Amino acid sequence: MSNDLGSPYIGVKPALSTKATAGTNSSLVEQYVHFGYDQVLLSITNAHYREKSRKVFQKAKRLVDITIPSPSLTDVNIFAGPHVQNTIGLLSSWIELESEDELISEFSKQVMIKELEYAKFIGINHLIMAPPKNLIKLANYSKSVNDALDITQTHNITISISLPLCEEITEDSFRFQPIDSLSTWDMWNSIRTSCDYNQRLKISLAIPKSGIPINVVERWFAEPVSILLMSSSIFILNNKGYPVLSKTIQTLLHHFHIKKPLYLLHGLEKVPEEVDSSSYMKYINYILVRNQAPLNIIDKVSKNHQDVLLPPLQPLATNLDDFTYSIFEKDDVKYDVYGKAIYSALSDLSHLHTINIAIVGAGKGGLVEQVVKAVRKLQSSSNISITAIEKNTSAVIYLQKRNFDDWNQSVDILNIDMREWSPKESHNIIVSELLGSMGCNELSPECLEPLEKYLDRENGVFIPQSYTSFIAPTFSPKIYNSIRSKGGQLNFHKQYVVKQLESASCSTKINEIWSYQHPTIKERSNKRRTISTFKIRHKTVIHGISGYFTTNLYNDIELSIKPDTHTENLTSWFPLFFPLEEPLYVPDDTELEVFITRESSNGKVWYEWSVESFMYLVVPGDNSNEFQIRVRTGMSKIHNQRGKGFVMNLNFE
Ligand SMILES: C[S@@+](CC[C@H](N)C(=O)[O-])C[C@H]1O[C@@H](n2cnc3c(N)ncnc32)[C@H](O)[C@@H]1O
Repeated sequence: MSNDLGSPYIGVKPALSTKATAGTNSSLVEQYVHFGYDQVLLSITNAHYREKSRKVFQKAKRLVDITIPSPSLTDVNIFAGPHVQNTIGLLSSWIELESEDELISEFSKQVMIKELEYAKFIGINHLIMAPPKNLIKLANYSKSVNDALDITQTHNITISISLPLCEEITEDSFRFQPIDSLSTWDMWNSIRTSCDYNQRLKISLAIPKSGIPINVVERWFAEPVSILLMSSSIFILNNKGYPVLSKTIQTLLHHFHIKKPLYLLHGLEKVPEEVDSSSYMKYINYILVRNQAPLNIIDKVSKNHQDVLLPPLQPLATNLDDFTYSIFEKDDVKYDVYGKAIYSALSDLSHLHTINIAIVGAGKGGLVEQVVKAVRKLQSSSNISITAIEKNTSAVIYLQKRNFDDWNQSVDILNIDMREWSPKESHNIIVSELLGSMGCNELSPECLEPLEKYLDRENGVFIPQSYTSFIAPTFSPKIYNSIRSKGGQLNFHKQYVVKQLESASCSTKINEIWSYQHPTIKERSNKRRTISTFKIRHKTVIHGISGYFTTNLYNDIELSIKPDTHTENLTSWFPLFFPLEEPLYVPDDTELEVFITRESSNGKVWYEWSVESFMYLVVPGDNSNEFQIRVRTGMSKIHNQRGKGFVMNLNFE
């Protein structure tokens, strides 16, 4: 039985016998693959090589003296051959790349280079590297990782640093000093930043037995974790003697499964004799295939679009094609909720003798259909007129066909720009869907404003009546890297529509920034500007700002893509992302100010954005008083100044 995500990839680190040779290891890998494992982890070199290198080190007195020999036949654990595609290489952990002693550092670097050269020769494509022993002094270690990435570039080898998910929480750790649950993430972030976000640098994350803070899991989820390291010691034996995992670890595996990591089992040689070691692999398969919940509708629809950057649509400046309209039409939820709002508004106006309804920006008629249905359902005695307005000439042909086939020619279809419409009579219901992921980013305010004069002020309503934009600072190294790989800094001055998977919100709050109402209550320009403040509790990196919207269609009938109030199964909109050209690192307890504006000039509308971070310091004052000062700790440039990267056009292109 399979599920939406398929079977897990499972790997194993065998305990090699003292008689193991590269030759016997080739058959060992083949045997494990035959048992059903996808990958086998083997050290590149063995204990002979360690001993040989140690002797050279002991003889060397000065930096210039040391030359580590290349491994020979008896020093390696892996030969070239077809089994290498199922082999992950482990670089020696007995070296100290982080050492500040020049001789040790040089020795370690030479061993690493010898192993990398051999890994390249045999065709290994994934290597695991041990972490530094010191969390604080990372410069030497980061330089070695950078060198390793450089040396393996020609062979496109992934280098995965093994790291614990967090420092282990023991009773003692609490007693002496507070545990920083993000310390290992912080170390990783420092190394990855030094290596300039190299896309071949990944993480092999070791899952602890217990004490897994949820914010730390969310942080790692957004990182390039290629392997989950699972020691046999994190399993417990149930009363039938089978290994099982705690609920917390099961939830973690279910959560990570969509990232398709390799689940790498190790320490199986230590399990009690009566336990069949293959039951660990079978159990992981069981929980990730049989017990994995199916994807929800939104994840299913976006399965192939997760973290893919899409340019925002410009339905005013360009003409959408049939394919794009057909994607809109797949979202029954949007049309159902609109249908409810239209019916409710129509019922409230049913005492009128005449009811004029317009659908502006009718597209291929999804909302016209909802209006026709509502009118039929209401069976009102009023005279009801329906007008559909659409500027896309090709879509109008489709509307004409539907009018003939489905609506009994009851709809007046006008092929014009709605801003040029001048009806003879006032209208009671004006329905539109000109909303982007931030609400106002498909120019709904500018399109609807000229129509307000045709709304019957006493008995008239716009659907939607209002829409509100929200923002949240976001951690997403993956999106940052995707934008970088497009080449050119201007790409950081555009906004993107992205269904975010590997990202995490940096604050618990999502802030409202501005709203539009139709008809407007008091004359106001469509420009907006705001400074929005967020408390950031845990250290993180801000890669950009995510934008969302909610809309009030009629009375309390709403649609929302704001994560905490998201309309169930609504798939028409993914969030907007405003990137930062330089990621901004912020420590614990930071206050972040996001400055965002909606500007317009010369027939163009655009957003500009920037961020600033602050910390509060407690400083001693007079008379043993203390007071707090707010210190600016970081800031970004203003992005998309005067629309240099991306504008929304008010005119047809
Ligand atoms: C997001 S689509 C919605 C289509 C349809 N109402 C639906 O929900 O299936 C917006 C539509 O508005 C049209 N549109 C945008 N601005 C317009 C304008 N100023 N005048 C007329 N049509 C416009 C676009 O061509 C597009 O068909």
